[in-house]
Amino acid sequence: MGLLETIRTPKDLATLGTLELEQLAGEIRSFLITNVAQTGGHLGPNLGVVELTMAIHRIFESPRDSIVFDTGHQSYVHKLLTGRQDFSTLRQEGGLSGYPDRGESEHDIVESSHASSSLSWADGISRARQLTGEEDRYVVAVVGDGALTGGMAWEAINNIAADKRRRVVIVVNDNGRSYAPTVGGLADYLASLRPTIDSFRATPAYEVALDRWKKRLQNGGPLGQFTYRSLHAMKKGIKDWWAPQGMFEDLGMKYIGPVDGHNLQALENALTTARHYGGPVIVHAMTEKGHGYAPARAHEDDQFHAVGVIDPETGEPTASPGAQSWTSVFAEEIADIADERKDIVGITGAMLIPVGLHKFAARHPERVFDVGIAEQHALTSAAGMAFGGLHPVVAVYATFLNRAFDQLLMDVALHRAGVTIVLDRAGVTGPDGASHHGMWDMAMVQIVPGLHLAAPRDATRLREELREAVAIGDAPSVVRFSRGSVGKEVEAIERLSDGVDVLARRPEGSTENDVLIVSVGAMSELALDVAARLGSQGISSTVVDPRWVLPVRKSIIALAARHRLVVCIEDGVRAGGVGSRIRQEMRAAGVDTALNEVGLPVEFLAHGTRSQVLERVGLTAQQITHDIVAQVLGTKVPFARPLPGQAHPTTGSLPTL
Ligand SMILES: Cc1ncc(C[n+]2csc(CCOP(=O)(O)OP(=O)(O)O)c2C)c(N)n1
Ligand SMILES: CC(=O)[C@@H](O)[C@H](O)COP(=O)(O)O
Ligand SMILES: [Mg+2]
Repeated sequence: MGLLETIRTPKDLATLGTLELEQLAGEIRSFLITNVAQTGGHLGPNLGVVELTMAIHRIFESPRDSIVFDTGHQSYVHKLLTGRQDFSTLRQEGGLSGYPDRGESEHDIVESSHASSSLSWADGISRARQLTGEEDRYVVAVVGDGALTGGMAWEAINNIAADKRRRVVIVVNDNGRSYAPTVGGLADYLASLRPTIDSFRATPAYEVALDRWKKRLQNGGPLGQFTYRSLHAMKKGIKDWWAPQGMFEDLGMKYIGPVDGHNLQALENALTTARHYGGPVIVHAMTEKGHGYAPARAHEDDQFHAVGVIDPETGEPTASPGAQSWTSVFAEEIADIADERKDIVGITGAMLIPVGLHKFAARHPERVFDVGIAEQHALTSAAGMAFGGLHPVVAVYATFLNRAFDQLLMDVALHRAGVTIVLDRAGVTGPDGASHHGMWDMAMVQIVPGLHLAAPRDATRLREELREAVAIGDAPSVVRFSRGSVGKEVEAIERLSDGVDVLARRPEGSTENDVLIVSVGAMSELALDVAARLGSQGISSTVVDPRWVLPVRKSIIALAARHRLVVCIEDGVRAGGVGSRIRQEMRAAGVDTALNEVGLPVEFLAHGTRSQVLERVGLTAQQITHDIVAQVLGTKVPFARPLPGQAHPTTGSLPTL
């Protein structure tokens, strides 16, 4: 039995000696490599915080002290030390979450994977501790160098630093990268601190001694004052030259570090100093993503930020690459478009490769900007670029657009800026859980005046709609597509004059045209499956793909008027989604056909595979068909016109069609 199995709570760490702690770190590292290789997950980030997490749990007393992880993808070691050592179900339906989860442990606090929020959490928790007479309980926030490029982090630091009594310990986990090396002035600044700086400066005893010495010098007549001024100038010179005056210290935060983030003793010394300091303090730990695992260290792109199932020996994926991904289709097309148009520029929030701007960047490095984890800045900067005559393409995961809604509304749309926002990972994503599903974007953007929203159903339509989007120069255009492999090509049988594609029509000779199925984006195969199932039950249908779901095309409204029921199927929240918008437009046009919004519930959906989550919420052909049949045949809901030969459910008279 190894040491790791003996650790049931962080308290069990207290009895371990130096050699045992080293052994435990090694066991944890082996455990992570062996287990995450089997399930997939954030292997690199967690290998980088083994010693850091152990030291934090030895110096602070979770859950009495609150430990908050920024983004949360690096909390596997924390889970191992807090009683969760079965990683066989990691990120799987019903299994261990890949992020902190209050339902799993009292030691977990922040479940969201959206970066740069941990310091605001720490600010709030520490204010609460002050007001509830528990100011002696510490809040420890573990924040990455990448997350520190997000503006929220600095809003929080402003607030935390303002109150010297706050027992907030900000542990900067500085591995020099988000996925790729972190960009921006802060990153360079942090890196410049890498030369070893001793941490004794932060001890209160040092502060007291220094103050007493300063006063004596200043009061010691002309010689004393001359000596004080000379020494002060020398100290400033040294710091400005050798150890730049910490921006944190300028903000009023005590700074400790940089500390070797893989040296347990050094970490414990720094954290102990921070704990005794009794006020807001930054501990700057220098770590390495993928530390101790050669394949990760060698993987330059992202040092195994997130891996699928891999061979633990080599780090190579065990599964052969599947069908082409949506991201790769976008990556190729945007690079071609950039070749053709010099005004096209790309913007990423520290995710160049994950969002597919890497090919564009390789061909035109001067026209792709990585702004750090700063989606709000990305959108407004894009509005500025558009004002300057460029056409920016901002590529983000759909869920992260949530953070930049006001910038989309009031900087891009209000100024009618020709900015294209490409939302990857739109709809149910799966293993990253509730905060990662791209399920709010369509409901969110449908209230933005003038915005154009496209939801391509396959690779051909993605290429087509992306080109149509970048041709819109006087309004925001959004193109959204799913995570993973692009579906099969679905050809239209007809394209209507306003660009709507008809994918299936009622069977020849059929007299009734019951159901109009509006298929949004990647739902086309599902929609056609529903149509076929309905047909086998005597209910005919028309299936259309709007391609551009906003503004709502007139042909959709005209078709709705000629059907008994409209069913809009979308991979997004149904409340306020595309279906809701079509309903509003139908009503405005005086069309009172019944409409069902079929989509995702307004709920936080736990992790699983994409298909498991879709099944869980009933976004399957079987469930959708069942509901339509029950409705049409069971006449649960009166329709504009009943089936031929069937008495109108409310008037009783037989219809004439
Ligand atoms: C608002 C937001 N944008 C983008 C992401 C995607 N993302 C997940 S982890 C990560 C990099 C985080 O870098 P860092 O904070 O340095 O942590 P590390 O992975 O290096 O430990 C990014 C960009 C996110 N989680 N949240
Ligand atoms: C934590 C985070 O936001 C990302 O690392 C995310 O886990 C990646 O998701 P994909 O696997 O969809 O790229
Ligand atoms: Mg980092």
